[in-house]
Amino acid sequence: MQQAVRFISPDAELVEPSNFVEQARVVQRGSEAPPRGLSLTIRNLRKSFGDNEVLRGIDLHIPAGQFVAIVGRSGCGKSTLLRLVAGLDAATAGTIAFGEQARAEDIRVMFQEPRLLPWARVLSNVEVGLGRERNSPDAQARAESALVEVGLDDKRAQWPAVLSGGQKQRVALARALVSRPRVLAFDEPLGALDALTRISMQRLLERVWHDQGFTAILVTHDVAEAVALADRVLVIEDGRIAHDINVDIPRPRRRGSAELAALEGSILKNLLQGDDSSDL
Ligand SMILES: Nc1ncnc2c1ncn2[C@@H]1O[C@H](COP(=O)(O)OP(=O)(O)OP(=O)(O)O)[C@@H](O)[C@H]1O
Repeated sequence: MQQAVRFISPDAELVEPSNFVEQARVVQRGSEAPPRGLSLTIRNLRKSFGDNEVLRGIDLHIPAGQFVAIVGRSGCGKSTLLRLVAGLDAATAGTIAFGEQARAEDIRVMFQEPRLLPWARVLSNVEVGLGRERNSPDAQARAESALVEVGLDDKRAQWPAVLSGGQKQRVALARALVSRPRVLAFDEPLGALDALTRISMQRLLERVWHDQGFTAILVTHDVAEAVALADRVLVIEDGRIAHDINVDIPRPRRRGSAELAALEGSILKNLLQGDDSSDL
């Protein structure tokens, strides 16, 4: 298994910690059309809560459009890392830089709870994701098209309360997609779904990522999910990236295949080393 590699971006300037999303600087690329996803470079990122040093120096480069999964024991700092990347929290030290200027709408997060507004119909809930562009003339058309993308166009006039858990998460996904983000961070988005709905949502995530080309960062407890979806799996241990694993298995990937199972098994073995519990 490949050990963590320290990546230093060749194409990004770094910014001081605080509000990374706003402060990311423009970096000129070549003359070719840039990919839709944003690349991301993290250097020596640290985060403490009081005496609790959760992240102890994360170094990472994510190329534009890559699908990265982050796994690790419960409490190892996966969500903390995601929140820092999304600009929802400030680092104690270190830097995060996007490869190009990032607007607030370019970075979106989808959480385990759909967080829908109960008093707004499905279409209005999706429009919320447009942020500052919510009042633009094409807002409704964009929200409708995001609902088509997640297969829920027939629910546009429904209230959230009448939707199933899986349907609510589809609305949350449409809300995240409607601004055409360039980085989409998923914090255990399928954790509360039953097994079958989870698999169909995994396929949906993979399809929209493939179609739209955003950079995807998925925090998950489910190693099978990580290897099924990601180009690369990062294992966090003791506040650092302990393993950086390339998932070199062609897509579409067959759930339950021997290759996926073997990779899953080796990551799980690593995670459980020296511990009988399975509180991943
Ligand atoms: N706002 C906060 N204030 C204080 N401590 C926090 C805060 N957020 C996270 N922590 C602590 O940071 C550590 C990492 O939490 P985090 O939620 O990032 O872990 P995680 O790997 O995502 O866990 P899980 O897999 O259980 O969701 C934990 O010890 C947690 O208690």
